[in-house]
Amino acid sequence: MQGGFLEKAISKEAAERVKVAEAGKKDWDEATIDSTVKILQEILNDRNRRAKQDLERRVRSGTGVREFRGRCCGAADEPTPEAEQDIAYRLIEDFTKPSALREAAGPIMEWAQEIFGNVKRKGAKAGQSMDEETEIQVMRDVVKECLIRYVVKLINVENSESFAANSHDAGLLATPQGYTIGDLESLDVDCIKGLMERGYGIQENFLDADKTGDVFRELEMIDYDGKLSVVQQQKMVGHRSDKICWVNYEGLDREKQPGLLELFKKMISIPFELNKKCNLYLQASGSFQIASYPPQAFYKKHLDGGYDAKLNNGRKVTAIFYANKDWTPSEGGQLRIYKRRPNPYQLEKGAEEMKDDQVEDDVDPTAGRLVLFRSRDIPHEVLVTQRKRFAVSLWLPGPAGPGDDAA
Ligand SMILES: O=C(O)CCC(=O)C(=O)O
Ligand SMILES: [Fe+2]
Repeated sequence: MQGGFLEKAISKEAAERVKVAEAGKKDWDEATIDSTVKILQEILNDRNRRAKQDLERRVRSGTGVREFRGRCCGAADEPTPEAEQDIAYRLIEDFTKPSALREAAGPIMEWAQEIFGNVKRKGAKAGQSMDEETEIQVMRDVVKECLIRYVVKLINVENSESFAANSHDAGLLATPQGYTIGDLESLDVDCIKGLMERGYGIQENFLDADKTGDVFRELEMIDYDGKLSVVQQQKMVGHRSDKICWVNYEGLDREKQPGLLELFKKMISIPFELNKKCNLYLQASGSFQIASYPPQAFYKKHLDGGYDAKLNNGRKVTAIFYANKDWTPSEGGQLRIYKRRPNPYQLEKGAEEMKDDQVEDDVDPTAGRLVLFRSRDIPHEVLVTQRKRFAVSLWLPGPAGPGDDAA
């Protein structure tokens, strides 16, 4: 372990406190581990706990893709009693306490050092060198990313093990037995059947008109308050031009956001209901994306997930709710759904490979409408909208395989 690496990966003040191993020495003595744990804690809590919020979003949504750069407008600083009951919250606290970080310190820092070495080598090859300040920033970012990914991995392993053990407190898995808030009868038979067979289902009046009206006004307020921001990277490549933020149930204002409160509660129940009725092995999620598409905005054709290592971000089902009153087709902004791509499990069962994607449906983002689709199988896009358009999305993670061979 190179001493310089660690020292540069943290703030100057912290560096002074840290006595790291000699350059080149790979041994992890107690003192080095102690100081490393301090650094990791500092990174988790830095800048109003940004890294911890990032970690939470990835755990809840089962994804670590770049799209998750949006500003989170809902994170509470101190845990509420509900948060303490929450399994994701408990797992994150468990895996980031000092004793857990002690175990993880070695692998994380060695991983980070390797990545940083590669970054530097690539830069040198291209004739670029970093100044001291940039180098420190890059190291910090690399350590942070490795820390988050490592903890997400540990949590996922824990979660699937408790599921395999058939535990009722099965980590983040949406076990219907564990759901006590409602009756798990929010989805129509046709919507579920559509999701299972052609890969998508649509349901009208998922929320009644009054509550949907509340949702619309609350979304307008979030937008008006400047809480939404563009996904810079994706805007730069011309892939999408909406503005987003991430909000979770605990982050809602009970007085001022009754519509979203009702909507989130109902959407959170979706994986529990689907697991009860179709064995998709979905995980629970409480991390919502709120998106606003200003006039002329769009989101080009894409998949929300995938099967191979590169594309598999954990997402299995996408759920989107719209609150836009009296939408007419001439206003554009449709969710264009392409025909389901036969996945590896269907191909194994003899399904035919599809050469080109074919348009299957253009869905107006009409108030009260819920759309569910298979994140790994359904290519989709948002057509250019002429009028401001809101969407509330929830991604339900789940393993590839179970329920995927249905046709
Ligand atoms: O807003 C929609 O209808 C779809 C948005 C979308 O595809 C996404 O956010 O991944
Ligand atoms: Fe999408």
